[in-house]
Amino acid sequence: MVENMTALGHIAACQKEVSDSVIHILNEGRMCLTIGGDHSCGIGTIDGHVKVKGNIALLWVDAHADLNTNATSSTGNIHGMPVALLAKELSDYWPYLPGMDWQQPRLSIRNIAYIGLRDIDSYERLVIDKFSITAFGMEDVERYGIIEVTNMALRRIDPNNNLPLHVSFDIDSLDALEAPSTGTPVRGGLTLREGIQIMEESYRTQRLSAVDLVEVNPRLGSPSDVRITLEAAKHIIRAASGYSRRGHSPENVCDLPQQTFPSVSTSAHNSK
Ligand SMILES: NC(=[NH2+])NCCC[C@H](N)C(=O)O
Repeated sequence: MVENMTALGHIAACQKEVSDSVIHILNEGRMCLTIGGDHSCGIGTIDGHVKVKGNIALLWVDAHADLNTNATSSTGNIHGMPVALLAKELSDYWPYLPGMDWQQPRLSIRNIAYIGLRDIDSYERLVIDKFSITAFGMEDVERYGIIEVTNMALRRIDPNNNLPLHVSFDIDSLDALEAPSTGTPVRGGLTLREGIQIMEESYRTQRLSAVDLVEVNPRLGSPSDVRITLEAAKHIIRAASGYSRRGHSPENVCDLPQQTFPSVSTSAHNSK
């Protein structure tokens, strides 16, 4: 048994299936949307994405860095560890993990960027600094604005603009007032509009090939909390699918339906 990793056996088996499903969908040339579940889902989705596309760029949109190992985590929750499991540079910091042989850390830290951070554990801070991980916290969003932050992040993780893009979106990146039904809410977060803008910018790259929307938990909070959180999640997913807030004209149509005025002989007015 591995110390300080709750439900490792269950998560390992489940994430193997998630990875296989992502591989199947991407191999059919489709974009892959995964709805969590907690953020341990990212272990499977990103593993599958990397297995199909090789090198990818990853935007991790989250209040938390999810960068603990079992040796640094204060909770033992695996949803606080996925990025550390995925990063090549951190592979030596893990013990052997039974059931996880299918997953090799294949992603370079150079291709990972965070947006929305505001609740970072001390060892996570150490890792971010030690490996110079691209990390935009809420203070950067305030300083530069979300569109600039998103584009700076994209340029850092994909300087040549040619990598397939994965956005792993934790609903707790949004302010707790915008998305209350989640396990580890943190105030002072992104507005829903900023979350939508991250997705719109990501979609605009034309290389967005996989999206995770995780940590929505309808068992938490009041019915109104649940409704607000689900609505927020739907807006994020719509933006990731190319929905534009400017609206969309109907396809292959360039005019409104023409309507003809009834001719005089058939009109009710003249028929008596
Ligand atoms: N996916 C999440 N909600 N992660 C929260 C992680 C919280 C804390 N840093 C931990 O490691 O347990």
